[in-house]
Amino acid sequence: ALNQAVCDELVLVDIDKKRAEGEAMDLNHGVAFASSSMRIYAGDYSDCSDADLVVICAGVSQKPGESRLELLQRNTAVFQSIISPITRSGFSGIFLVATNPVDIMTRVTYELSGFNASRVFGTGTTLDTARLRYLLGDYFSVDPRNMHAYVIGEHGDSEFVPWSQAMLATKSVIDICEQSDGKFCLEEMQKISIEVRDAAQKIIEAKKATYYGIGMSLVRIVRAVLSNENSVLTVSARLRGEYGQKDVYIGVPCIVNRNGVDRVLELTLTEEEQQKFTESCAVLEENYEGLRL
Ligand SMILES: NC(=O)C1=CN([C@@H]2O[C@H](COP(=O)(O)OP(=O)(O)OC[C@H]3O[C@@H](n4cnc5c(N)ncnc54)[C@H](O)[C@@H]3O)[C@@H](O)[C@H]2O)C=CC1
Ligand SMILES: CC(=O)C(=O)O
Repeated sequence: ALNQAVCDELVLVDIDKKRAEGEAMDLNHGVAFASSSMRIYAGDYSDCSDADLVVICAGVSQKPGESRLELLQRNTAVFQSIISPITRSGFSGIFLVATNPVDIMTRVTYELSGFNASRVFGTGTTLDTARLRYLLGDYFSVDPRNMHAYVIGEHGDSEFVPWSQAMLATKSVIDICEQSDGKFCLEEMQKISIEVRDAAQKIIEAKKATYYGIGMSLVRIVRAVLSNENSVLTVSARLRGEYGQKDVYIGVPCIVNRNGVDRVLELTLTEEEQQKFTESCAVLEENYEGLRL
């Protein structure tokens, strides 16, 4: 956030106040080399009162071999201690959630805050989509920014890539495969989608946590909100009939602007892709139903 000058004031709130103070000090020592000045300090929930955005990334994270869904009950308890002091501060901005399992934690935030659904959303599959574009860019030897492909569904094991909607510029990757004389093929792209799905576990095994990718993803989303960009991002949004689903929070392409999730952009999925999406929703619904709020 500091490097990209995404905001003019950044307040760090953590149950471990000493850690927040240390992080603020460390960041402030980089301000002299940043492109613009920023006020950074460790604060408390009352500082949220006039914030435009509250980004929640507090809570426990996965150990090697642990799934995101296994964090659900512990992080719900964390959120029960966080959301109410934030709303009591008078905060009337936008909640952006990163804590895992992010789709369900976003729904918990929606329920606990009582905010309008458009103003509560999660990082969803933004990071997975960034991982996918990076790997596809490498596979096709093109700039990842020209790969228009999405990971949708749960930010977790049931996520998937709807290949029917994946384009290099405006050309379908399925057509590219069919016309490439075997140079490119769907089997290799399936391997890429598995690599994307399993990326977090691989990084956690290697260095205990993932942070650069999610940091960049969060800043990208924050910029879309604060600059009122109307950008398409695969955030976790509450569905209201799209894809035949209601109430569930899940990663889908959405138009993001100063209102938060302005609207869900409904893709035209094949029957098989729709089936995968329905199954992913069922995983999230089942886990949410098992939760005591
Ligand atoms: N959505 C995504 O794509 C990603 C999500 N994550 C998730 O973000 C979360 C945080 O991960 P890390 O930053 O690696 O963990 P971390 O352990 O470095 O940071 C978590 C912080 O939360 C604080 N905390 C814990 N309980 C709290 C409470 N009740 N009130 C206030 N603060 C509290 C801790 O003191 C700690 O400083 C995890 O759930 C992780 O799975 C991480 C990477 C990507
Ligand atoms: C930790 C996590 O959810 C990720 O890096 O995808």
